[in-house]
Amino acid sequence: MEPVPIVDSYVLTRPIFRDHRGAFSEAYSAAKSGARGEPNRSWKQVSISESVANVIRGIHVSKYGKFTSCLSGSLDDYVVDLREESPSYLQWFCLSMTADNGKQLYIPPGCGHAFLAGEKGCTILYLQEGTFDPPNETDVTLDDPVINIRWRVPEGVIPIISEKDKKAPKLVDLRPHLPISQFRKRVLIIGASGQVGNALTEEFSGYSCIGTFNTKQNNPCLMQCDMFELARMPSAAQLLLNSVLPDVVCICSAMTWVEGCEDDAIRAHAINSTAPGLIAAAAKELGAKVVYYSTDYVFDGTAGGPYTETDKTCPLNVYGKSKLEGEQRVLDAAPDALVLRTTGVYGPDKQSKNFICQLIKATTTGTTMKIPNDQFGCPTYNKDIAKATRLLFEAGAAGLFNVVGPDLYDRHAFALEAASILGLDAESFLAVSAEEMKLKANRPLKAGLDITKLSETLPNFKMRTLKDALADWAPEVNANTEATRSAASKKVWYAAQMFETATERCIQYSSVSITQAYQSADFAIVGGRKIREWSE
Ligand SMILES: Cc1cn([C@H]2C[C@H](O)[C@@H](COP(=O)(O)OP(=O)(O)O[C@H]3O[C@@H](C)C(=O)[C@@H](O)[C@H]3O)O2)c(=O)[nH]c1=O
Repeated sequence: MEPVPIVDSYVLTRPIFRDHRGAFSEAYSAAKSGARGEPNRSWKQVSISESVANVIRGIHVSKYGKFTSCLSGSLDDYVVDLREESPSYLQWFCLSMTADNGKQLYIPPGCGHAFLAGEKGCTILYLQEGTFDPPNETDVTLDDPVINIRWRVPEGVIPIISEKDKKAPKLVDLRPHLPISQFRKRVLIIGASGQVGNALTEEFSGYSCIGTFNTKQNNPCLMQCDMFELARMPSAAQLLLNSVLPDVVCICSAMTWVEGCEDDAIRAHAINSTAPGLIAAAAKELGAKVVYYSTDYVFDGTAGGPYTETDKTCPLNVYGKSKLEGEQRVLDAAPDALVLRTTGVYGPDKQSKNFICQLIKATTTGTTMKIPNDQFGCPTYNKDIAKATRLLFEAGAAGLFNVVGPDLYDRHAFALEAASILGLDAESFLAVSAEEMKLKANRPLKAGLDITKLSETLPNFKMRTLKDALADWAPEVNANTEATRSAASKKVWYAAQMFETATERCIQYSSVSITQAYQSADFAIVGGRKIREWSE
């Protein structure tokens, strides 16, 4: 069962047994549904619908669930969430179905259903949890601006639509209290559970946003997308893009763990270069704009930053090399893409991974944190990256742009400034040289980026200074820190248990340092029991 970004909806692929006589497959089996991860259904009606090429039917909303299978030809099958209480309200998803691919789509009660028959038409089998009930069936117009389904009708073809469907009302006419009424473009955010992806989801709230996650699904509407897998299966990028049909794709998912990249260059290149290149190619085919996020680690720091977009690159480590290659692959596949270089990103982060989150963690747990004082960069507020992205997209900009905060800080000064604004105790910050950090990957010491081009392109927009950005973020940080402090004694005890677990991990995986193990440990073993971090 593949979950889709519509809550309660799912896709199944039924096995098709073929031999010299033809083929056999089960459209549904009560005996196997459990093993397939599918809830047991009691079907009340079985319907067959045949359509010639380029017929569009829908958007039809029933009070019962439906399960579609393609028996001949092909179609783009759509599920649209029209349940006002649903977290995926107004979201839609498209499944490309053929008689051969065995795909099946469950449309939950209250969701809209529509499809476009392919070039040879299609025959569909519907299993329905209820019987046809005209007074309780609702129709919504196929070109509703708020839903904004993207129909892949071949150029020059006028789709065939029933008179009933042509007269269907707009959603806003059925629901005058609709939260939005304007036409919405569609944004696909790859890596929406990360700190940039999350900020993008908020910034693009006037758009129809759909996001992916890899390991942390912090929102039930996110779709799973593993960039490493995607890099190995070139058709996966097309499948993803064809199911979302976006107007713009933001690629913020990346392998950003610089030390880890050094250890696994193949993985780093797959995630940071190959996968973005494939996504950009699939996006270009659909006519969608691509935004790729890169880094100031594409420079070596010897000439000294802040660097401009035209300065010569020379990455010192695997991470920087993989991102530079990613930039090139994206621009080769989609020359009108936006490539945004950034660095030192901080701000609200559900995964609490960024530098400031680490400072907060260190001060609340009393852990000494070594911070280099000879490595310079430009701290960047994630909300500003998101805003710059939207404005650049709306301005029709293309090519390379530096998108960073306006100040140049060394890491230790950055930590001290953040501590003073956020009221953190900076005692646990220990200033060291980058060399003393004894890290595997070389880093540019004097990097940072120049944002003249961004300021000239968006004259009314300003990237915030660290001071202004932290003033914006501080109320949220302080509320969280207060909650953390109020459980302080329990946490100190818990931190000790975490430390023990981390130590064990270090022994188990000798390549992992204690700091890494501690930071990545999201549980502790207490008295033989596994306990989630801070949750008990
Ligand atoms: C849907 C349906 C239609 N009919 C009749 C009514 C009408 O005379 C004729 C054609 O009906 P429609 O034009 O509504 O058929 P169609 O546009 O294909 O309707 C279907 O669209 C897709 C998108 C769905 O999701 C289905 O549930 C169903 O609503 O078939 C039934 O007898 N039973 C049924 O279950």
